[in-house]
Amino acid sequence: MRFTSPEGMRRYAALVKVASETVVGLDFDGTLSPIVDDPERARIHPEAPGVLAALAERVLGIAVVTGRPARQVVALGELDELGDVFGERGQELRVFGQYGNERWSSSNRRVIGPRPPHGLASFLRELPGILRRCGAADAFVEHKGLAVAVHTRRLPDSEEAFARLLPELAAAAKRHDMIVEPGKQVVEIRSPGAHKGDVVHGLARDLRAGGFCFVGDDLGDVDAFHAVAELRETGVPTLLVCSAAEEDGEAGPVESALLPLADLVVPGPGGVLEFLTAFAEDAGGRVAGEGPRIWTRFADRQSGP
Ligand SMILES: O=P(O)(O)OC[C@H]1O[C@H](O[C@H]2O[C@H](CO)[C@@H](O)[C@H](O)[C@H]2O)[C@H](O)[C@@H](O)[C@@H]1O
Repeated sequence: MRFTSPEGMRRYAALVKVASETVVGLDFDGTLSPIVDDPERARIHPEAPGVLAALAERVLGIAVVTGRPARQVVALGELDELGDVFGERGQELRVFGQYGNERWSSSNRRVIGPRPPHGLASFLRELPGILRRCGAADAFVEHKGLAVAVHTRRLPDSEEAFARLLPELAAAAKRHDMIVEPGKQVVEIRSPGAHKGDVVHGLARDLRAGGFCFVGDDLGDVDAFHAVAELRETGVPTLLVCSAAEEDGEAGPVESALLPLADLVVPGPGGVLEFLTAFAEDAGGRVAGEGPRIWTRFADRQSGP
């Protein structure tokens, strides 16, 4: 765990002061859930429900903001059960699926979302031919209802297959009035319009957030990071946290897009939970004369500003 600059540390200290007015937005895959080869086998980190329940006592709101379908992330994240915990305390757990196209909350438990984009069915008819032409016939195709994702992770030449597929899928998506959303060894084809940045602005507006923290790990989170930076420009205390897995390497696309915006970099979902725990502790109150406890928690890795 490292703050990227002294300014990042000051932003953390300022956010702690407004924790009770702060909204925390959390990506799912790579942030709350460790990356695994098979997307259907992804599960929330076992410590996440407890950490989120404790954090909810300290902040204004918590939202999971994901590219996954909302119903699926509720299942993989055991968010129905966590929603019960929130509900017993009069809190609300919010989920925004498919980049904000779908929403679910622990208060009503229904997924609200649009119909599939009109180009999806015709795109799907083209897809097998594109995969064959790109030498990626065995790529895993994830049907998401409103979108489709082509995963290269389990192909023997994952990175090369991704590079071959991206332009072909982008061109085909355009022919069907859709866009591509590249991610970690995945290219998603979805409707244009909604993105995670809209979710951030909507949450800040609807909840009248006096602070905003977003934690993400992938290219789909860049819009959210930009939206949080825009909030910061209006004087709202903010913190941007990048969950960086070892597989991301030093100079991958995620690093070049997300890291320059991040205030804090943590090592994967375990690091995210360590950070959220420290934030909840600091938000719970300081010992007189002492700085935020995050400085001492990570003293071996970094000293205060
Ligand atoms: O916005 P997110 O919550 O990060 O969702 C983005 C995509 O995540 C999933 O794929 C990623 O995680 C898989 C499981 O760990 C991994 O196998 C894959 O390589 C990653 O790209 C999910 O399958 C996609 O539908 C989401 O759009």
